[in-house]
Amino acid sequence: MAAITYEHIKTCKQSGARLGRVHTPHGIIETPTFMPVGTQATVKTMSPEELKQMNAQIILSNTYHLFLRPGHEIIGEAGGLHKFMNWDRPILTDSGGFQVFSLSDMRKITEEGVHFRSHLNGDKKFLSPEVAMEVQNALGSDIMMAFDECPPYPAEYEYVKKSLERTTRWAERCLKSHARPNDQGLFAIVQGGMHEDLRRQSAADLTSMDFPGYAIGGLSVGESKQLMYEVLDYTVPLLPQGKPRYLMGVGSPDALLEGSIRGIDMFDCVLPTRIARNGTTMTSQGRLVVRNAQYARDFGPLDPECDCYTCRNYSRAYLRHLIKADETFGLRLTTYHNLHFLLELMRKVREAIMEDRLLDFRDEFFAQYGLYDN
Ligand SMILES: Cc1cccc2c(=O)nc(N)[nH]c12
Ligand SMILES: [Zn+2]
Repeated sequence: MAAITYEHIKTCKQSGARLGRVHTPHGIIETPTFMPVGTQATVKTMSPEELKQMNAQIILSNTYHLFLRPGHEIIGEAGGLHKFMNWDRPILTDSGGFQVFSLSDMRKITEEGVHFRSHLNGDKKFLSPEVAMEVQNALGSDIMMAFDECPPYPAEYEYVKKSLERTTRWAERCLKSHARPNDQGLFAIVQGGMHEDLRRQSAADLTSMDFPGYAIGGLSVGESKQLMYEVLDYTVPLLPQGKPRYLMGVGSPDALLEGSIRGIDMFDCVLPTRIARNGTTMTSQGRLVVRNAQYARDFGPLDPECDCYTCRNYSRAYLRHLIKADETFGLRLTTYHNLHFLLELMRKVREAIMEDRLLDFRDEFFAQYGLYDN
């Protein structure tokens, strides 16, 4: 029995987007879905109960961070990540390659793997396909990501080509060293930068190896939204219809809509939780920086169209006060709202696909809520 299977429910007649279900050992995920990011075994400031209240179906955690601290051995001894963090729904873990490049310095990339210094204490560390698999097998995540290199953007054509070819060899090594294929699904990550021929090469190599799901990596790395959509237009059709498609690192409202329209099933992004911590919120009237002075005497809800815990019980004035006073409760309230906002947006996307009107919904959303700048 495969650990991860995809069930196609229907395709939107108006947009080509698809409604699906991803079956995992810890439950079923209705897609398209947004996955809150819990890098260090917690979605910052949220409890598992609060995540369930807002209908988070699956959350992310990260090999790089947990490998460095507390160490995958400890989490393995605790019975795995689900037990360690008291989350009994699906978990997806990224493989660590991306974080090595975005967080650590003194790194050296070789065919074998990546040598780097921990961003925490400078200790010398090594990650490879085999180590990334050992860590994720110990964490027990339902969906694991193959160890890849996300090329910098922009990058020379030749570098991107060499890099994707190594990522393909690394993916093969991940498959070979997967210790628990019946309990954990391993997704490959398609690379190739912004070059159609290289994306074709990467997709062809990886889909010939039969993974239970495929991610599109190497995007949301500083390119324009338009360029990202162009790459999606020719990359998504290269992926098998019968398997989940995951666009990594993408999560602003407009990108979630445009990605869903192009056939993406799964999204993740730190944006909603990260901007919440400096008092920036996503509301039905667009972005609202609740720490701004203009809200000092605004006793209305953060978002009049939102029925989340924050919007039902607290005013903009109170939120502004908490954020200005650096009160942790303020960060919790803005985080709760931002996550609820995106999870609710994806529920409306699934509803629009069911009713064959996702393009209409996108146009209504942009007309009423305004284009988000990120
Ligand atoms: C988190 C993330 C964002 C964006 C891109 C990537 C990528 O290419 N590869 C990995 N493993 N992770 C990514
Ligand atoms: Zn709200």
